[in-house]
Amino acid sequence: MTRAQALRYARTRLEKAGFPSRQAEAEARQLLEHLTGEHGARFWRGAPLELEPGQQRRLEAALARRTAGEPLQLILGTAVFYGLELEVRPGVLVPRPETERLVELALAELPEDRPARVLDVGTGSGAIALALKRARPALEVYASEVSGRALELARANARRLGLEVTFLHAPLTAGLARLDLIVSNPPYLPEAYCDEAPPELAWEAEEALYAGADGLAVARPLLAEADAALAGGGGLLLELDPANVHALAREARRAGFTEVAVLPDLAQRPRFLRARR
Ligand SMILES: C[S@@+](CC[C@H](N)C(=O)[O-])C[C@H]1O[C@@H](n2cnc3c(N)ncnc32)[C@H](O)[C@@H]1O
Repeated sequence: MTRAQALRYARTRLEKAGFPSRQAEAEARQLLEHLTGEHGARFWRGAPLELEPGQQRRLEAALARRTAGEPLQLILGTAVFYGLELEVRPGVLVPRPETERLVELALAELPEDRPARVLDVGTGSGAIALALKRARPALEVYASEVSGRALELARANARRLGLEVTFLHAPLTAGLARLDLIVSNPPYLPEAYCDEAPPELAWEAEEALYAGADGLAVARPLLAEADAALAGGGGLLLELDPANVHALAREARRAGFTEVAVLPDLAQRPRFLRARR
């Protein structure tokens, strides 16, 4: 099979499995570039132009995984987040594009004229912490996580990218104090969603997604700890579910946080909670 035939074959397999044409074309290309290790124009010039038998077998296996609903990033082993290429592994949340907005909001909160201390709670692959450190090297960045598997991956990503973040195997604020900003994309889905979740979520660890009956079983204790962990005037930024973000905003106001606001995601759904101590 030539590379051109392989591309047509992969695209058709994905289309038949229900992927829209443009997505099928883009993903077929990404899979083939990944298998051959050659990208863009080099893919078409690469010799031999025939796929090797081993590459064809690997293409079949990758297509079987993708048409069964496995996220493309887990098949490729990498995801791009805020311009960083991160390794991803099964059992650790694949960073989502909507969380890039959380990074932008965090950067807008952080002072540029002095070093600041920031904590990413539930760092997963390290996505948010590493994006912040890359964008502002002077930041003192901490990241907490309860999953050993996630922490191992986050540390590997930091090493590969040469970024210095202090990772803590501990829950929530890990006993830190005098923080200028706490940022977090915690597990926030109400448990009832589990039954109607889109198929790609089946590949994610449940403890990275679900948080009790109202989805606030991690965010609520984090709000309580944030009071002691933040410096005066420090900020809290959370990504939440449109179904529970307003409820936590009310709790934040009652707990004495100021400037409490609910901000939309790119699809204009209420998604982020911003508050100040
Ligand atoms: C939705 S994932 C977010 C991962 C990553 N921050 C991202 O945005 O891609 C939530 C993460 O929080 C971790 N987690 C769950 N409960 C936690 C807790 N009490 N303290 C710290 N991390 C927690 C999970 O293991 C998971 O990695």
